[in-house]
Amino acid sequence: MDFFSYRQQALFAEDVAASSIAADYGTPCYVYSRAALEQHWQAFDRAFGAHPHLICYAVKANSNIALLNLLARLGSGFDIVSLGEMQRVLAAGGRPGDIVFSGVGKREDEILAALKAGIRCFNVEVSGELDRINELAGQVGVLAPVSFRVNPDVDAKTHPYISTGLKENKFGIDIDSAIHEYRRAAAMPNIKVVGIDCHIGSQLTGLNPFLDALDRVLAVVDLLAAEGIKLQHLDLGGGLGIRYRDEFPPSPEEYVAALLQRLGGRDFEILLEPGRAIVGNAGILLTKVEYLKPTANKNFAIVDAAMNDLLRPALYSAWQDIVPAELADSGQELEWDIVGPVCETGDFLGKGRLLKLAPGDLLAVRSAGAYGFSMSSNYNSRPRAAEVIVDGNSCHLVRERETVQQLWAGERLLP
Ligand SMILES: Cc1ncc(COP(=O)(O)O)c(C=O)c1O
Ligand SMILES: N[C@@H](CCCC[NH3+])C(=O)O
Repeated sequence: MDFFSYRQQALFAEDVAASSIAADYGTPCYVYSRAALEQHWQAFDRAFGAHPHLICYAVKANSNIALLNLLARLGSGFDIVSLGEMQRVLAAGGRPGDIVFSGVGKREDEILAALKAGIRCFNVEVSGELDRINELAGQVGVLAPVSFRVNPDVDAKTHPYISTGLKENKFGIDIDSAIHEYRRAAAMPNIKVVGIDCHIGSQLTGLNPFLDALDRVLAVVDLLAAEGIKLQHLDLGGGLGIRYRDEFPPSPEEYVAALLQRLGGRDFEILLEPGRAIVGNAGILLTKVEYLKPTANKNFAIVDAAMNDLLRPALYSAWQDIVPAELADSGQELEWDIVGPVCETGDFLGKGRLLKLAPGDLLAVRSAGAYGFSMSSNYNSRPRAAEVIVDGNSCHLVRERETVQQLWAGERLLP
């Protein structure tokens, strides 16, 4: 299979047939490439050269433990947004000191657990969170490392549901109030101010919004320095886009070079939180055609994957490439709507795709490594798909397909 390529250009030498994966693990099945995953992470890491940096992979994009473990082995840090994600990272061998904790609504138990684990820092998103962390750190008897996520009011020019850096979005602290919050933090007994952070959105395909945000963050950093509040790191979040269709986002090398240039001589450690750009094009969703249903108006190909497995097309009208997973030359080329078995009209993986199809054919939905399995659900009581990692010419099951019994574990009848 050659579906795992950075920006869908380079090819990888994976040598495992889709039909053998389907026979061994069933479909639908998420298939990830170790080589692609590692190459994408290393592209960010190497782009910094000698400049101090830490690539904190955004766990929400794909939280499979084997995948997190491969990144931990490379030396990755991790950006988490919940206790569940922290526990996954620790189970995968991630170092607590390389974890940054983002998220708009951190609960007390989550903050306590992160303080006890000794994470690298909290990205504080709301004023009350600072007070809560200070109080809990006092109870535990530690100094809590804190960075503020500022909202720079920059238009990321992406889908409105995944744009996070505008004043009207719920994320981060208004950049104009940031100085006030830093002053408060600097005066608190159990807080250590270590950094500044922003994240303006996801699937950004141009450099300018990132650079505008950086300029605004740097203006705050300079004001803080003038007051004697010196920061150790600057975290620019994630958001670098990938090629799904005809987008040409900057490469990690271009992106990092532009950031470093904009930093001038400032020698802060830079943190990034990329998710999609590392794992998006390192994964596909393998699915089988169950039935063909040509009608007077449309041709439907009903496959065994559905919106519960891959929500992006239904949620954002996202376009993901769908290609035959093996060279099958059956039938006539027609336009097909590729739909799942779920009882929703929005349950489609792609519309109007020109394909030659026959029942039993295997299809690959490309660019499915990010926000694929991690956003999957059990809607319609469908067990979640298996996940496998292809490593050279071997294939490893890294998460079994759920059983139907697992779906109702914990449910109870009334007495
Ligand atoms: C705080 C934060 N960091 C990092 C990411 C990762 O974003 P992406 O997958 O677009 O790189 C997100 C998601 O948008 C996020 O909310
Ligand atoms: N889930 C989104 C990205 C959200 C990013 C999280 N802040 C997607 O599939 O594109």
